[in-house]
Amino acid sequence: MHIDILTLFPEMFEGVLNSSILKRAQDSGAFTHRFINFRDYSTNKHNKVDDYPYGGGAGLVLTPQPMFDAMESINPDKNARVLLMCPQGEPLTQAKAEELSEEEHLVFLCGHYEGYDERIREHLVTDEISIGDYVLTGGELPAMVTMDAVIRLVPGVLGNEESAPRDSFSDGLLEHPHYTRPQNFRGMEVPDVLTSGNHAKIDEWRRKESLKRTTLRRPDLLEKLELSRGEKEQVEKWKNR
Ligand SMILES: C[S@@+](CC[C@H](N)C(=O)[O-])C[C@H]1O[C@@H](n2cnc3c(N)ncnc32)[C@H](O)[C@@H]1O
Repeated sequence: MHIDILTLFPEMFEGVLNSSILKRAQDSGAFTHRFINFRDYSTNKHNKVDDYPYGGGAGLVLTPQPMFDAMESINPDKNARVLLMCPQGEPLTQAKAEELSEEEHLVFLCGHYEGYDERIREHLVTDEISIGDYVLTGGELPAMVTMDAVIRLVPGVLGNEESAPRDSFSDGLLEHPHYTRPQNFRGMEVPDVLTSGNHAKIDEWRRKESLKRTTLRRPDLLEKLELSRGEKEQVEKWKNR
């Protein structure tokens, strides 16, 4: 996968891309990336990239020219996904991250200030992504969040011990609780089933705990799931407690 990142602040990405699993993923060739500072493409004599909004109002708006020229310099082929970071966009979900992890070329557009000239949104972009219902100062953190969620799903990036398929949201549920050594910590015991060696029972316990956790914390997720009759009855009991 190749990722182009259009940003005014490439230095913000340093720590995230050069640490831990994302660093390892780059070293192994799972993805490459390039920064394009669209200020370098500004034809304004002071390299300005923003201007006052037509109609008045507070804040500055990113002008179309630097972004359009920067995109033309990349010249992405028609299959590239061009992702505009935007609080008004489609909420980032695990399903969206899975979809994007199958792409060969992603382009991130990171805004700043009051927002973008609408023509950027209308003519350069394939997807608008929001990382939540709150407003940040710029699109760099949302781009890093999206990149992290996507890259860890690229085949080969996670080792066996870090595998993604059981993570929360992958099967529509929150993940079950985890325990590790010691079996007894300050009098707090690990549930017996997990040390029983009975894998069928362990899977059953994990499914039930996932379902319980999802019912209690994120009942909205259950609406999209097909549950067995027994599971539905169990869910109703937890809800009515
Ligand atoms: C201050 S925000 C602009 C918000 C805009 N005026 C609005 O109300 O929708 C500046 C930039 O930060 C990024 N941004 C802020 N919050 C975001 C979020 N929740 N998800 C994705 N991008 C966000 C976008 O790139 C946005 O253009």
